[in-house]
Amino acid sequence: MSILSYQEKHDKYEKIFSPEKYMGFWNALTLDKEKSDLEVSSGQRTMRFSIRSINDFISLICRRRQNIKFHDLGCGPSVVNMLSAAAFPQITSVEGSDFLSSNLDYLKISINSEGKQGYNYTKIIEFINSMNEQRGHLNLNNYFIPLKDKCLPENFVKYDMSLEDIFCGRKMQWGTYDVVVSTMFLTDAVPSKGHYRNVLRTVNRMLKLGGTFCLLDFLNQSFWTPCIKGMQKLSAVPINLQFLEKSLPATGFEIEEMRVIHHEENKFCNGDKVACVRATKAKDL
Ligand SMILES: C[S@@+](CC[C@H](N)C(=O)[O-])C[C@H]1O[C@@H](n2cnc3c(N)ncnc32)[C@H](O)[C@@H]1O
Repeated sequence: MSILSYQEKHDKYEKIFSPEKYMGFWNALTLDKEKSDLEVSSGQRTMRFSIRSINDFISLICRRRQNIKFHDLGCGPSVVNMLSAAAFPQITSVEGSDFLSSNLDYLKISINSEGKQGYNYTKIIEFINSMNEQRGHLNLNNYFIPLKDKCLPENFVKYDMSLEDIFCGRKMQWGTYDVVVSTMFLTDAVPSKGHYRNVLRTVNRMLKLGGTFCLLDFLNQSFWTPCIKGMQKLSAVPINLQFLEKSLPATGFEIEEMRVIHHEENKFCNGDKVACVRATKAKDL
């Protein structure tokens, strides 16, 4: 099977990427063992690692701050990170962004229907709840209420990571975010390591001084096999830990914590590890 080059993939993405299939992939990989497709079940640990890391990260930040403005960069069609964030009373504004209108439309459907249309988040919510002692005020049925409150329709931003001006001229409130997260996304979204660093610079500009960035990404992957129509492979930028250890400080961040898990099998991407980094904006660039 051929691997689509970055440009081919970028130009065709809206046609080949299916939000429904991608979310089915989450279901299979994370929580629902019965529905789990054997072919991709090896990713289960990775998805759990992602949910748990983001939740731990948000818990930590919420112990230190109030009135938190939260952005999920490259959210895709998933409200997983946003659901986790919105359930914390300290987080008062939740945003998400991606370059595909179909993803953002799918997100809106999921939020407006409280997960009854689009993806059924029940299992994910159960998993998030099982990790968190602060959720006495919420139960499975009202998890979407704070999300709808904190995430207004204009909080979905369409933008393209690979461009210099990723927000495409949109008036951005630079320096106002307390938290930016980005999961399983950047190596897939940009054409080169140089572009990857540009995105880190953009995140630096978005954050307040002392604001926090949580980056979760695949290491050493050169292609990605998402649940897309036709199961084509898509090129990705291969990065390693040394790249992150150099690039984050060079773009104004201090690394606070780094966690890594290894893949047992590489069925859904060819990377061998997933890294999760918590970094603080230490200086303006
Ligand atoms: C693997 S999904 C990750 C989604 C989500 N963060 C998660 O953890 O499930 C990768 C996402 O990257 C987005 N993407 C790919 N290229 C992009 C680009 N140039 N700009 C913005 N988003 C892009 C796709 O639309 C897709 O939703």
